[in-house]
Amino acid sequence: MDGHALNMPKSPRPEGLPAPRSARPYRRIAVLGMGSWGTALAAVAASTGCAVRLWGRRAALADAINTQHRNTDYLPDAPLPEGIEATTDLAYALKDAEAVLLVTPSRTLRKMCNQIRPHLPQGVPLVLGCKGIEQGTGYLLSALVEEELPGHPVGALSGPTFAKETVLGHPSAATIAFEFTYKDRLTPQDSPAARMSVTMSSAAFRPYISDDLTGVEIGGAVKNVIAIACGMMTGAGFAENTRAALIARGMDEMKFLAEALGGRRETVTGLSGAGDLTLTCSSLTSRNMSLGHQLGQGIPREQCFDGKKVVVEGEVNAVSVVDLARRIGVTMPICEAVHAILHEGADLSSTFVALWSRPIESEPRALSIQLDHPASQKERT
Ligand SMILES: NC(=O)C1=CN([C@@H]2O[C@H](COP(=O)(O)OP(=O)(O)OC[C@H]3O[C@@H](n4cnc5c(N)ncnc54)[C@H](OP(=O)(O)O)[C@@H]3O)[C@@H](O)[C@H]2O)C=CC1
Ligand SMILES: O=C(CO)COP(=O)(O)O
Repeated sequence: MDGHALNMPKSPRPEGLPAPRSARPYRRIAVLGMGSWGTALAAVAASTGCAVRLWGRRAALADAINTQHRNTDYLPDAPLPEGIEATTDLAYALKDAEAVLLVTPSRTLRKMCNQIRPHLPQGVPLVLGCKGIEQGTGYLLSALVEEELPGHPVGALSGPTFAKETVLGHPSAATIAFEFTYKDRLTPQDSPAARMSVTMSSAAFRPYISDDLTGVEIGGAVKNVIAIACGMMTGAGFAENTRAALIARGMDEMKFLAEALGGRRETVTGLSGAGDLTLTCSSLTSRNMSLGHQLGQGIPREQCFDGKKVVVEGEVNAVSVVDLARRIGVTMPICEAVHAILHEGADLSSTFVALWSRPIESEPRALSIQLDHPASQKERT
């Protein structure tokens, strides 16, 4: 058999056609972004036998990766496998690549697309490793990439995966989503979702395949905002009940946004939604949870992370998520609360008190019941 054995998802298929069983892995991979997640994904791909070119903008770090086989700045404790070549030359990184992983912070993605356009091999699949929604346009990152780089299949790899655990080979799972058609499903050798999944499948890294790119992307973008809320609450001294409530209600916000944009609710209950939400909202390893925690303890924003610049996607994405939700009429009270505290100077405790005293609603939302909350009525009288 050519490539790894592969069981495709059980989805309706025209009668009489054989189930696809195999897919050809990509063998030459470019990973753009030499930070923690780009390096971890490069390590996963290299561990399956791929030749990986890992691009970043700092020559000293590229040299350290090539000579010491460690990312000395971002993941100093993790030895990297053979097969990763770090470079600062974009044209070289992309030359002959069969698949490209985009793993710089979401706010740099449009610029990144412009930089890579002249060097991209024709039709090469582009896989998002970053998580977010673009500010201003409200575009999912896949839509941004499709606009800037037409003619390439665009997908996302997303799930509950801390880079520092993935790179050390702790068993991890993620979802690889591309929108694909029946035709794609029936020609597995050519489907980017299938090919990318076998490419990234190792003893420790287990990708699942999805065709709900919207649902997967919404999970990755919204979970970071909810993780900031969880961090704020724990930092402010609230306990586990509060965190669990935020996770469950945060998932409801995710579901509604995903569905309003054409994604599926069940995707939100999978790895890229519930899985990543649970991980990110449960550990101070998460930069999003950690930022919230420090703010909840009363540490001023500029002193968080000891004043170091750290990528916190939920901070910028609180703006884009809330803007998008307002534009399309989806109510996201937890994201609104985080947005108000981070970007409108709202007081943390009174914002959370107000969140808990909102009108009483039904669960699920579909029943559309709203009752005045006694606490908020008392405030009015
Ligand atoms: N870390 C994790 O566990 C996971 C992260 N992600 C997502 O991956 C994305 C990247 O995060 P992560 O790798 O963790 O972040 P890091 O902070 O570890 O690394 C960021 C990387 O992006 C580079 N970068 C920053 N700004 C620019 C720019 N303007 N142009 C080009 N490169 C730039 C940095 O380069 P330099 O060093 O030169 O500043 C660095 O290589 C985020 O969207 C994050 O949500 C997803 C899953 C897991
Ligand atoms: O996305 C992540 C894990 O899946 C990483 O989360 P943080 O960016 O909050 O560290």
